[in-house]
Amino acid sequence: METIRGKRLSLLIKEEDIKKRVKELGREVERDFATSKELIVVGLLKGAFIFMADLVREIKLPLKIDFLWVSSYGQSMESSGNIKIVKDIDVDIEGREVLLVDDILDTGLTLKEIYEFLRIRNPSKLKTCVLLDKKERRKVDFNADYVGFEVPNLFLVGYGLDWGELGRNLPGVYAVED
Ligand SMILES: O=P(O)(O)OC[C@H]1O[C@H](OP(=O)(O)OP(=O)(O)O)[C@H](O)[C@@H]1O
Ligand SMILES: Nc1nc2[nH]cnc2c(=O)[nH]1
Repeated sequence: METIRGKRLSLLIKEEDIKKRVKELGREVERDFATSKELIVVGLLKGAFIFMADLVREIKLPLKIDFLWVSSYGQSMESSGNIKIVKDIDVDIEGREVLLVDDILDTGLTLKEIYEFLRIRNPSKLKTCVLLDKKERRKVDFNADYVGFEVPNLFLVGYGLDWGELGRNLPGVYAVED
């Protein structure tokens, strides 16, 4: 039984199921970006680092990677919708085809703001991919183009997602039990 700080974790998505779904997402991205000469894959740190590492290895197209480090002000389990860019991407995306990758879409506040932050730089194509979508929590009108799994309204850890910075290294996705 996995625990973090004495709280029990219950397995929601097994490592093998993530692996299978990431492969499928890779095929979907390949199909939609088939004519791309050089795809730019942008991950949001920190949460996206594991998903992005697995996803890019399933996209058999010429691509470059970059990361945008964003943090939301405040330490609660809830996104505050007050986003700070800790580190911008280094690559110029004007006229380029871009795939924005994150671990989870929850209220939508983070991805909606970052999508707009990149869109105004005029990429020729900008799509979004998330492993997890907690649809019922959405506060703004935003959906990703590629979604791994729709998940219930539970606080999740593992596969890049943290609870107070712990748990990112768990190979599956777990719900923190009450
Ligand atoms: O849809 P939202 O409600 O905005 O929530 C989603 C965001 O929250 C998490 O990031 P977090 O701020 O926990 O930082 P992290 O990436 O370092 O884990 C996650 O990685 C998403 O970026
Ligand atoms: N770790 C973690 N971060 C989140 N950010 C938004 N939703 C979640 C969640 O369920 N778990």
